[in-house]
Parts: sequence; structure tokens; C-alpha cells
Amino acid sequence: MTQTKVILLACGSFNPPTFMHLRMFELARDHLNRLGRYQVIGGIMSPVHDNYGKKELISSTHRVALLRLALQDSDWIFLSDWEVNQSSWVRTRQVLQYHQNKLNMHTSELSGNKRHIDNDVPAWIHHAQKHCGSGNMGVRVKLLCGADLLESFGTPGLWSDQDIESLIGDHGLAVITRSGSDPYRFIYESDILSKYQNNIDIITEWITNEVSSTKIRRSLRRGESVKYLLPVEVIDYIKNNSLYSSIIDKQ
Ligand SMILES: Nc1ncnc2c1ncn2[C@@H]1O[C@H](COP(=O)(O)OP(=O)(O)OP(=O)(O)O)[C@@H](O)[C@H]1O
Ligand SMILES: NC(=O)c1ccc[n+]([C@@H]2O[C@H](COP(=O)(O)O)[C@@H](O)[C@H]2O)c1
Repeated sequence: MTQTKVILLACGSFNPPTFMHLRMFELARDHLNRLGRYQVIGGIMSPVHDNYGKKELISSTHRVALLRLALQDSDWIFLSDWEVNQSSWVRTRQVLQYHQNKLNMHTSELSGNKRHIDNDVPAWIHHAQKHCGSGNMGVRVKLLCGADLLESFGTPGLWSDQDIESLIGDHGLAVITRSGSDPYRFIYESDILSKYQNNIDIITEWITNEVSSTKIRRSLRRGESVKYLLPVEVIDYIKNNSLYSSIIDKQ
């Protein structure tokens, strides 16, 4: 069976990053590798731009610092700060395309085309180069997300049909189930998703755990413990920089 090499890319606020954001990657890698059709060679976390304007979104300077700390023990998941460094919010399709193009450029260098010179090579590219071997140009960047993000495709005006078609048709999706979601039904009820369902891998999280950044922020605001829900270095950074504390601490 021919294997497609895959890099999983998760987009999100990561405000703050939790163990569930990291767990998504481990779960997806195990699942996809076991299918035999894929070999997952890396993971990328791309925090959303400050202009996304989501409620309670703290500055990307802090979110990037938090992600660096969260990822410091991982030897295969990397931060990409490309998105936060753009002049404005970029659609997820463009984020996937940018990373795919950058990867194509650098893996084609490996197979002899050295015309492109780039002194600013991110860690995720170095990692991919080590794992894709010379002449191998078939690495695919897939979107990794929770089922709530998949279901947001149905929110009127939020995603364009062309973007959904490109995300699934050109890249592919790895979707982690979340309690309260029914991704199989959602795909069945959508014409676009049904058309490309072979490019959507649904991964069941049996060890269900509804840790979310919203709940973490709420606990922090109320001065409640978040130990064992986030990496300890992330908690220390949040405390040292008085993030998410507002109302209660300031009273
Ligand atoms: N507990 C979880 N199970 C499965 N997927 C998750 C979980 N928490 C987050 N995700 C996924 O992580 C990605 C990044 O999401 P995001 O940072 O917006 O997380 P969130 O915790 O849902 O945030 P918030 O609570 O601030 O809305 C999304 O694809 C989301 O579906
Ligand atoms: N049209 C789009 O490309 C589109 C729409 C909504 C959310 N998103 C992305 O989804 C991610 C998660 O967003 P939420 O936290 O709002 O669910 C973010 O990275 C955001 O940029 C993309």
C-alpha cells in the first residue's frame, strides 16, 4: 500500500493552550498511522491573528509564548508564527496553502532543486526535511480540528464553499470527536462534505474530556486551580504575567 506522508496543522486561538490541544495531535497520529495509508511525520500549531477579534483573546505575543512552553517537550509538534505575523487575520484555507507551499519549496530543494534560498527556515520545515528523504515530494498538510470546528462549517457566512472545498479536497481533514458533536451526521447532511468524505478522517476520542480554553479562562478568573489541565510551565507563565485574571483579582 502506498503511504502518504502527512503533516497535521491545527488552527485555533489556543487561549490558552490546554492538554487537549496537544492530545488531539497524539490521538490523530496514532489513528492515521494505524490506517496504513498515512505516515504522520509532523505537527504544526498555528495561533490565530490578533485581529480575529474573538472575545477574551489575549495578545499573540503571550499566546505564542504560551505555545512555545506547551510544546517544549514535544519532538514532533511545532509552533508556526506565520499567521500571527501577517498584517491581518487570514482564512484557514490560506494558512494551509501557505504551509503546503513552503513545504513543497523546501522538499523540492532536497530533491536537487536548490534555486530557492531562504535563511529563515522554521523548525517544522527542518523536521519535515529530516523525515521525508530525498526526492520525496508527496508530503501533504492536513487540517487537524475538533468536531466543533467541522460543525462551524454550517454557520452561515463563516466559511465560503470554495474554502471548504479546497480545505477538504486539496488538503484533507482529521477530526477529533467532542461530546455533543455528531460529525458523521453532519457530513451526511452536507453535500460538499459528503462529496469529499474520503478525505475526512473522523477519530473517536473515547477518553472524553471537555477541557476547553473557555473553561480554563473561567477558572483562572475565579482564582480556581487549573493544575493538571495545562502544562505546569504554561500555568507559571500565566501567573507571572497576570493573564486572564482581570475582574476578581482587580477588585
Ligand atoms: N476537548 C477538545 N476535544 C477535541 N478538540 C478540541 C478540544 N479542545 C479544543 N479542541 C480543538 O482545538 C482546536 C483549537 O481550538 P480553540 O483554541 O479555539 O479551542 P477551544 O478550547 O475550543 O477554545 P475556546 O474555548 O476559547 O473557544 C479546534 O479545532 C478545537 O475543535
Ligand atoms: N473562514 C475561515 O477560514 C474561518 C472561519 C472561522 C474560523 N476559522 C479559524 O478557525 C479557528 C478556530 O476558530 P474559533 O476559535 O472561532 O472556533 C481559528 O484559527 C480561525 O481562524 C476560519
